[in-house]
Amino acid sequence: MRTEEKPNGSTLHVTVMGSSQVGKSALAVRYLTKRFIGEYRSDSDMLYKCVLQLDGIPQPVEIMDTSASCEESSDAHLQWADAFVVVYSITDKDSFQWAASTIQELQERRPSARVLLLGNKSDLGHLREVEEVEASTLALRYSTHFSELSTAESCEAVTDALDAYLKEIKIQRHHSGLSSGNVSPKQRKLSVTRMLGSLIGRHSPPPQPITELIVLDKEERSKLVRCSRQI
Ligand SMILES: Nc1nc2c(ncn2[C@@H]2O[C@H](COP(=O)(O)OP(=O)(O)OP(=O)(O)O)[C@@H](O)[C@H]2O)c(=O)[nH]1
Repeated sequence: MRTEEKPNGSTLHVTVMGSSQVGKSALAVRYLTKRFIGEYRSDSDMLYKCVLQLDGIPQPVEIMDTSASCEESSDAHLQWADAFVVVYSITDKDSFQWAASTIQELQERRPSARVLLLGNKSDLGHLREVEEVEASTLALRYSTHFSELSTAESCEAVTDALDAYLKEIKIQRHHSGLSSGNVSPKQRKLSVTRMLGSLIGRHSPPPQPITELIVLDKEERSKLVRCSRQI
């Protein structure tokens, strides 16, 4: 960021949701670091704080990568987010059913929130269990955005889908004057450097846009507890 550029407006809060093993962590890390992480396991929610360039304007963004092992979404989570990215795997019909019921729940509990439905793992077409038309029909029914993509194969597709979505959320929020709730997290010690080491490899350069990584364990999840170390 050039020194004269100031972050524009308040922070955009994005929650990435989806059932187990659909590629939520891979997607979030791909978007923020441009790298694909083959294996990454966690039973905690992760919160990434970063400043993204949207149309050349710095925009503070917080992305919560929810863990499928955590319990059902709390009200705090639903109120915290401005935007919801719901991920399923095209190779897993159950994950699509999970996505469909989550979108329905979001419509009931956060009717003004915009949702992005992503069908991940499009590189595994030979294992496909969810047809693209099923997902686009669902998206049409609930007026959500929809893309099929492969986090593994296309960084560009991930960037295009999420950039376009975040730009729209930003505009929508500007027009409606809406913003996410102010959930005030408390501080907790954690080796962020070590966490990122497990994400991107110990000898890789640090990812540019992430300024802070926050781990939310099961007990503290609803309070959005944050760790204090800056990267
Ligand atoms: N072939 C393929 N595999 C992918 C893709 N995206 C993620 N994966 C793999 O899918 C598996 C699960 O990815 P994760 O990112 O850990 O999935 P998750 O949804 O965060 O999983 P939970 O931690 O269980 O909630 C890993 O083995 C990834 O390498 C993709 O686009 N194509």
